[in-house]
Amino acid sequence: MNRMNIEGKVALVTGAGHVKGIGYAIAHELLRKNAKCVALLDINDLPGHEARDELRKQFSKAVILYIHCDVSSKSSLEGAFEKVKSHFGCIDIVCNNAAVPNETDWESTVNVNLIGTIRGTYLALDHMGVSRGGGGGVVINTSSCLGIITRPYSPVYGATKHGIVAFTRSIADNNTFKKNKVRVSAICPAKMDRPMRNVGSTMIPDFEELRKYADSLSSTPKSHITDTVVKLIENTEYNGTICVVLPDDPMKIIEPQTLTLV
Ligand SMILES: NC(=O)C1=CN([C@@H]2O[C@H](COP(=O)(O)OP(=O)(O)OC[C@H]3O[C@@H](n4cnc5c(N)ncnc54)[C@H](O)[C@@H]3O)[C@@H](O)[C@H]2O)C=CC1
Ligand SMILES: CCCCC/C=C\C=C\C(=O)C/C=C\C/C=C\CCCC(=O)O
Repeated sequence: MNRMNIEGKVALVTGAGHVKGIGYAIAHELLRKNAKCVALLDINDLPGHEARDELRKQFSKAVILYIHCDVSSKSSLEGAFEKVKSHFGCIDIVCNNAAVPNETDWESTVNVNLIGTIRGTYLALDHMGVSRGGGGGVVINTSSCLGIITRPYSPVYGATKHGIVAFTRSIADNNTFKKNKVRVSAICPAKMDRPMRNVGSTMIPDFEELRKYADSLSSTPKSHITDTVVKLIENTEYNGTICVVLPDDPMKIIEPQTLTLV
């Protein structure tokens, strides 16, 4: 197997501004694998600064930045990529992880989850693509098991997560990405040991029903997610790979649907 070494690499992780979140866990794991520089992007600055300070305490040799960034804003996301590039000189790994589960203000859910991930992936190509002076790299997009199956409680959230899976598969197959030596894959976590932030009835009308359903499910440990992310980054054979992360199976690869078009 050809390997990409995480040691010495520069990474950018969106939605990483909370010590209990998945983005933070990914950033932590990249630092544990000796990434040289990690930028945490988020809109919530106070917990974001706490997350940065906690990582600085644990990984004193690495350079760790917190950057205020709204992934649903073109200028904000472009500015954050520029900042990381000018500060660290290059970008090698991009994790598009920020999301909201808001079925009430559903347009914001599309803007953050789907448009933010698509823009983050294209910006990764601009900054890492070999035809654009970059050194190649890897993009990991966070979808969800709701990007594979559907449930009635979360139609827009689920649509954005299905969109991330479709976009990730298609773009990985695209010659622009292949020629630029940028790989892109997605993780689809099942229910985690901790719900997303601020999730509740103001965001999800059928929240009590969802809660009952969620309570009936086992939780997936965060270490499953970080192990899978590391494998997708390190093993260069993974491209366009969609992995569901389940409590009893951390890396269940989902093959695309087949349908012969005539
Ligand atoms: N917690 C769970 O059960 C599961 C979560 N996921 C996915 O994992 C990812 C991380 O979720 P969690 O860590 O669990 O939740 P979280 O709510 O702690 O993390 C999301 C982060 O994104 C940030 N964010 C929200 N809007 C933003 C914006 N416009 N720009 C920049 N940052 C923004 C939030 O401030 C937060 O820090 C999300 O993509 C989520 O959809 C997938 C499956 C299960
Ligand atoms: C609007 C969508 C559901 C939002 C619930 C919060 C986080 C869920 C993130 C997912 O990606 C969904 C994962 C599994 C679906 C099953 C149950 C939802 C878990 C709800 C909870 O833990 O509070």
